[in-house]
Amino acid sequence: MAAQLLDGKATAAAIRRELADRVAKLTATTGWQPGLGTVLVGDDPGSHAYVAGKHRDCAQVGVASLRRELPDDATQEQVEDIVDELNADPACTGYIVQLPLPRHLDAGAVLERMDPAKDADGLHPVNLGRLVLGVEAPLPCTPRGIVELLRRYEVPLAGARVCVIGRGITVGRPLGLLLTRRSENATVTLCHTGTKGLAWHVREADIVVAAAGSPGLITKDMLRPGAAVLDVGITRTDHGPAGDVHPGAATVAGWLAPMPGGVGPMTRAMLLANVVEAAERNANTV
Ligand SMILES: Nc1nc2c(c(=O)[nH]1)N[C@@H](CN(C=O)c1ccc(C(=O)N[C@@H](CCC(=O)O)C(=O)O)cc1)CN2
Repeated sequence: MAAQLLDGKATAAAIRRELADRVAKLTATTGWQPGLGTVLVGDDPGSHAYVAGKHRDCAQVGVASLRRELPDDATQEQVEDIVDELNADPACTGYIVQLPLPRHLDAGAVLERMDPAKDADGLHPVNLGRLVLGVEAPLPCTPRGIVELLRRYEVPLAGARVCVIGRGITVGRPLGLLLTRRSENATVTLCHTGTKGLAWHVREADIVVAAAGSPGLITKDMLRPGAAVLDVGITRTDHGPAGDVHPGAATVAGWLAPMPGGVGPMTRAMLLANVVEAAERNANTV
């Protein structure tokens, strides 16, 4: 039997409608409009497409857009000047620095310079630290999107064995922290390029999250029948974007979040959720 689709596109559209109602209410009661800033450096086509998508989403839910762009050869100082400017701009509720930055830039220093209260991506060291401590903070968008997608499709998480493949800061590392909170109560194995016996770890899992950036890495023979499989990998190939999960996996999995149409749209929706929540928090503190 084919896997049930974890439809991130439809779920994200539903979340945007919910957020649009909240923004309308907030703007009507306070007269403020939340604003999302984006900092985009360089000419990576994927990054340009993602940032454009984020601003289309803003327009749909009534969030103002603040777009900042720099060329590929921008200096660390130029990027940090924009960070300082957005930190100080009252029209900017929250913002993101689109990753990856060009290799000559120090992404860690840029993220650290952001005001943690305006970190719409939950990637500032203070906010990642809060996640470790279990203190409320904006959550990284892709991990939050994965948990929200599983929740809305009622995929059981409590006690589930989850195998996450990939240890990057935008997905794998924070996802392990999120899923092991008491509210989720999953048991996580975090695999990476140094993992021995990857297939064994995958086969043990009730839920598999593939975020390695290695096309077709997860094949149907590696999966426990009925497992939920979420494809987060995107690799540009001559034949178009490829995910980490081989298409044949759909015949063994119980649920499947494909690429495209699964986790990616949820990432964008969770960014808006982080901005709207920050705006609501601000409204309640003045
Ligand atoms: N500052 C950040 N940088 C990056 C993040 C992030 O969360 N914050 N994540 C990714 C890129 N990303 C958002 O920024 C992102 C990636 C993919 C999608 C998406 O909708 N993907 C589509 C497929 C699109 C394609 O073909 O490329 C899908 O899965 O349906 C949205 C957002 C790295 N950088």
